[in-house]
Amino acid sequence: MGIEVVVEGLTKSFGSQNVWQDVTLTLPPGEVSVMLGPSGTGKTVFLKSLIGLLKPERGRVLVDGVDMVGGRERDIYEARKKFGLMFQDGALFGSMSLYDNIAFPLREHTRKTESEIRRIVMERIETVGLLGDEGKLPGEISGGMRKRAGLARALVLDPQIILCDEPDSGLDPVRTSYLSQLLIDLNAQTDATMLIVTHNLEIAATVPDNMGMLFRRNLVTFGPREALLTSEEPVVRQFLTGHQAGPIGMSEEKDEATLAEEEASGAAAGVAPRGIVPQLQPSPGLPARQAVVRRRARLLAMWDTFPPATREAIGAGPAASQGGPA
Ligand SMILES: Nc1ncnc2c1ncn2[C@@H]1O[C@H](COP(=O)(O)OP(=O)(O)OP(=O)(O)O)[C@@H](O)[C@H]1O
Repeated sequence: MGIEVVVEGLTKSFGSQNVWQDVTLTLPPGEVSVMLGPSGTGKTVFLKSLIGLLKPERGRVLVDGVDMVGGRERDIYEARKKFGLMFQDGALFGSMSLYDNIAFPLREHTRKTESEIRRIVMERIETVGLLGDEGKLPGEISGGMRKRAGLARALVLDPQIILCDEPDSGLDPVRTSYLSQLLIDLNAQTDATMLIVTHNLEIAATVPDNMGMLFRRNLVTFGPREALLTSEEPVVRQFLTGHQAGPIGMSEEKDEATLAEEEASGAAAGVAPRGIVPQLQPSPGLPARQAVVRRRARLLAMWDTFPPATREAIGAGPAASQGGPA
């Protein structure tokens, strides 16, 4: 089963530039979460901080008892093996075949024999639908295939936590939809805890159990998908509907005068919340997602904290058909 990631009071700056401050959230074990936010709000910095590649100056990231920020380097190195990381561009070695790229973490971090490695690599290649392409170089395949190869490489060490940085960037809508299904199928097969950074509204609406959003150097919100999809919070509503009216401007934030003008004209008031759409289900033949049952118990325990629209969405949404809290 996936493991919980507890983030407490995380603050990160580069020199005098504060990226975000006091970020606190918990990625529930085995659930799929998405982190949203306009460009430059520090989503990639957040992912890198979770695995200890960047060091926030304050706060903790607890993974199985290890603090990825202030813990001992040896413990952090070991804990990092629990993570699988899929980078934006696939981050493949250009001179190696897909097979060798995907085998790389196994050769680097384990003492497995080449025949064991072959079994694992070919299994993962099949999972991401690249069977037959394993001999090709990254330069000989499409961007979407490179991403899937990057995902296969992230999976070879059987990670309990999978982090994906903009898995959809550069993909057409159809490929993005296949990738969304692949992520849900992967969760059903592995029960790993997953965090996906994306700008893609379809992924945001259909894939995760939970969503968070970074804006103006803060975590604006983190909670069940139903809470964000019905949110009245202007910045969340604007982002999830892709409207121009709202606090997000071309260069991250609009100034007060522009916001006041919009308010006076009523432009932002016309933007309705995104509304609930069904969450993707695992493909036929795959096991049910184990996280669904745990999530139901978790939401029930939080029931009194939800506004009516969220309760209704949870009750009427796919959680209900899977035995949700309504
Ligand atoms: N190693 C670094 N040194 C200095 N500044 C950095 C470093 N890495 C990131 N930054 C800065 O931190 C801020 C957040 O960057 P980050 O890449 O995390 O944003 P993002 O939300 O992932 O953006 P996008 O959605 O466009 O990918 C940016 O202003 C960036 O320039």
